[in-house]
Amino acid sequence: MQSSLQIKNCQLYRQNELLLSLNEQVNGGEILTIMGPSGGGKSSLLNWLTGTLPSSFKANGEVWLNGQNIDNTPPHLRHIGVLYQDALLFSHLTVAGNIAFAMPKGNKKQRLGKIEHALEQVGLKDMGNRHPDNLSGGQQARVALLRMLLSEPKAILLDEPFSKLDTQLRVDTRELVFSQIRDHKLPAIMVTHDHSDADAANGKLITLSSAL
Ligand SMILES: Nc1ncnc2c1ncn2[C@@H]1O[C@H](COP(=O)(O)OP(=O)(O)OP(=O)(O)O)[C@@H](O)[C@H]1O
Repeated sequence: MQSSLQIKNCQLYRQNELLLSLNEQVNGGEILTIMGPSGGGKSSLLNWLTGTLPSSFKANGEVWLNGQNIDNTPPHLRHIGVLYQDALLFSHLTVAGNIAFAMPKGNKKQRLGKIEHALEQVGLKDMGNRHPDNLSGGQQARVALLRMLLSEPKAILLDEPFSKLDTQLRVDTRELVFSQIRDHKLPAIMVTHDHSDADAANGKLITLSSAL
């Protein structure tokens, strides 16, 4: 079965004010881009999808992942991976420790092997024992990507994940993230303010109307 993330008749409110209405399906390997004014509710929509909407918001509608309704599934069991504009790595853990933290439990040697292989694939060979504070912004972004991917998510949300990277790094990191989404055939939703992100995603673009 093809993987998919479905938003069925979502209406998102903040203190009784309607922020947005959405009815969308994203299939595996596709990236849905959401743009729109600051304060329009984009990040809150992603919070709703992950089951972490603050209580000052209310939402109607349903979330379906791979044909299953997950409205009552707790956040940590939804298997939705998120990348933010900050890498949000744990500074007290090594690079490998950061990635291992999010991985399913299992054979230690196999897990380490997977981490080493993944690091090598993104140009971070032998960096597993480094600490995040000693990495460049671009390297940190790649570690955050690997931590998210190796957690084996069923869908991916991107909340302006490239906005802190400079131009070339932005293009390279974006290509890496998008190619992983396509290779793993995962449904993805990206929130961005940058039209070049939307162009590169090469999928459906939704522009929310102005915030009131
Ligand atoms: N925890 C919260 N409690 C109450 N209101 C909040 C909370 N977080 C955000 N808001 C408000 O809710 C509205 C929607 O915020 P949200 O962050 O979802 O918008 P956004 O479209 O992602 O904006 P941006 O493009 O600036 O990131 C804004 O008016 C914001 O100030």
